[in-house]
Amino acid sequence: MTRPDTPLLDRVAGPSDLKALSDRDLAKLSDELRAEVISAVSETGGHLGSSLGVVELSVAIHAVFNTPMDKLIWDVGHQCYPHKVLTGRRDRIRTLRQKGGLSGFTKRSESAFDPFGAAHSSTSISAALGFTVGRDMGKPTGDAVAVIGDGSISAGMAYEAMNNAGAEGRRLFVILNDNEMSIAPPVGAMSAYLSGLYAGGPLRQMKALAEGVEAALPGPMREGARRARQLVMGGGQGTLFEELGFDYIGPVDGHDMGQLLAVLRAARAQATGPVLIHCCTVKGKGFAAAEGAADRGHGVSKFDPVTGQQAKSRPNAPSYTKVFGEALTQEAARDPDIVAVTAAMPSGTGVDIMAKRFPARVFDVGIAEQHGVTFAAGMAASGLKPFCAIYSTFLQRGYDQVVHDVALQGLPVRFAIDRAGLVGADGATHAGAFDIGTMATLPGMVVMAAADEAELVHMVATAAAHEGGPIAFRYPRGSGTGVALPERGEVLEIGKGRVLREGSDVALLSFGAHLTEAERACDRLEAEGVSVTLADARFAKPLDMDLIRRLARHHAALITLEQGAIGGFGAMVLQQMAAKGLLDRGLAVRTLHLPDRFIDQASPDEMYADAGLTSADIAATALLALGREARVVAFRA
Ligand SMILES: Cc1ncc(C[n+]2csc(CCOP(=O)(O)OP(=O)(O)O)c2C)c(N)n1
Ligand SMILES: CC(=O)[C@@H](O)[C@H](O)COP(=O)(O)O
Ligand SMILES: [Mg+2]
Repeated sequence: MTRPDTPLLDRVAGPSDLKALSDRDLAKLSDELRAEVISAVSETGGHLGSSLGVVELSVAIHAVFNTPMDKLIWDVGHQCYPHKVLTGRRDRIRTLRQKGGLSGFTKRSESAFDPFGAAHSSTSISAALGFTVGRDMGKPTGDAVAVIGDGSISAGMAYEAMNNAGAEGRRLFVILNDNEMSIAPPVGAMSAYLSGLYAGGPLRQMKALAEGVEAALPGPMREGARRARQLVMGGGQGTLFEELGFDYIGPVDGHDMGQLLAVLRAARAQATGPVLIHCCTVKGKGFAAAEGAADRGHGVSKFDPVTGQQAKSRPNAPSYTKVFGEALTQEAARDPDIVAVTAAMPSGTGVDIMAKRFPARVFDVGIAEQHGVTFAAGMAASGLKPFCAIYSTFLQRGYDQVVHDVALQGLPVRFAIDRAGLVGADGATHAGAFDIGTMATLPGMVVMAAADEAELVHMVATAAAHEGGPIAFRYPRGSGTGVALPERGEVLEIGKGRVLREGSDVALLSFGAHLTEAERACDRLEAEGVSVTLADARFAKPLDMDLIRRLARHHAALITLEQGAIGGFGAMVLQQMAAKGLLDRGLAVRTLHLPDRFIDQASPDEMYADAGLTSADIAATALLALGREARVVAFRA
């Protein structure tokens, strides 16, 4: 038998246990859940602030709806830690974001309570609408509930979904979790509009659902809601959401369990079409260090759960992001036409460094990569020199814009592609795996990758000087190699690589930041008596065919190396070599790249080991290509 003083959280094995708790106990459970999340994230690091903001909401939704039959879809999924604790994953919550542990996002393969995986924003309403159609066409699925943040609802995809959902008119619940924060303070007219609703006081507007919901509210709230509705609806004009065909309920205090339960229960009982419930929450709620931080504890490293003091890593080299931000600012100081675009990631991309000095020339467009790319294209067409700084994984969102609005029109947009390659704890959703292939296949696109942070400075200068069409350069997450940085970036000759070691047996042709690992592989090979040439290609497009021809002629084997997926640099090299007849002469060629599968979260080194891209793997590949199988054993051991 459970003792009455047993923590409520210990009595919750899954959401069905919430149904047995009183409303007062659900509020108490939220306090325990918040403490559990703080304690777990203090050990793992992760997206603390967003998770703390939805503790009451997570409890209330699971208490009112019938998950997993009802489909609860968290937008981005970075706020799902309380949900994971409530849905049978408490025993593994301290493995969050670690190798072999729980993902930091929702993931279909992890639990039936994660009906839709996420990590990129603004997909939840579309997916929820898909589930409602499934339900209405007889599939075994209940209601669909999408929870989307005020930052994520700024993206076009969310509006495409609401436009469609409003017209479909199907019963669907969208909960807007409005904490008036993205990673940075949110930007844009929509954010200002939501703030207006937020400021309007509790339960300001309701339409079709209004009377039913009001009737279900506790007495004092009911009166206030009715008065407010009459006041606001008197003029007949609804919120934007109502214009799109949704019933609007809100704003609701997302930390008041009584309000949340009343509104969700009433909405669940009454809704016949799409409903938007506007909840106001505080990012970082209940943990002073998070609530008081500029980013409200958006992404934290391990920390002291009492003081909130985060563990500091002390890298002995600056991050690529910082080097980019500073190099861009230097170029911007020399050239007033240089402007920068970020899609809601000013500090993540380092353009905040330029914004401090040239605020009028840095544009944060919100979570709107597609718009950001075309906006940059427009600026380029006007004669400006835009740097579009977007993480590799998020640039995927704007790919048609890269193709149609930039490349096809030959516009000189400079793409600064951060977080290229495997990124660690965020896992497969955030891996910058595909940009080499997708960018390099575009006619007229120049594609570079920085082997170290000094190279990055040169590539920023090269991009700034490049007027003839679009140009992209990629660089990884984290700190650089510690090389000395040049005073000023040098403009590189387009399509020319560099040779770092001269040898005669095997040539390693590296593209980008795996060069350090390639150097280690060279040391291993030389220790085995193999003579190695190491070259840094610098460009995937145009390729340095003179260099490749030389490497092909003077070595028995050629190995390409990149931190990217199949169909990238190696494929470009193979195609060009085939076209030039360089593969017809008995040369052994191998391409080393990410394997054709998604790689789960771990440290970047562990992920590259999983991918078969360690120095030992590279050296073994070289030996096998040279036909020296017997020596490989030493590396595999
Ligand atoms: C397409 C895409 N672009 C950028 C991001 C990076 N990102 C993750 S969370 C976030 C802010 C989201 O703000 P909001 O939806 O308000 O959630 P909150 O963190 O405030 O709870 C951003 C920009 C992303 N995940 N996906
Ligand atoms: C959830 C999300 O997409 C971001 O918060 C991301 O985790 C940031 O990654 P970095 O830590 O690499 O900036
Ligand atoms: Mg927010």
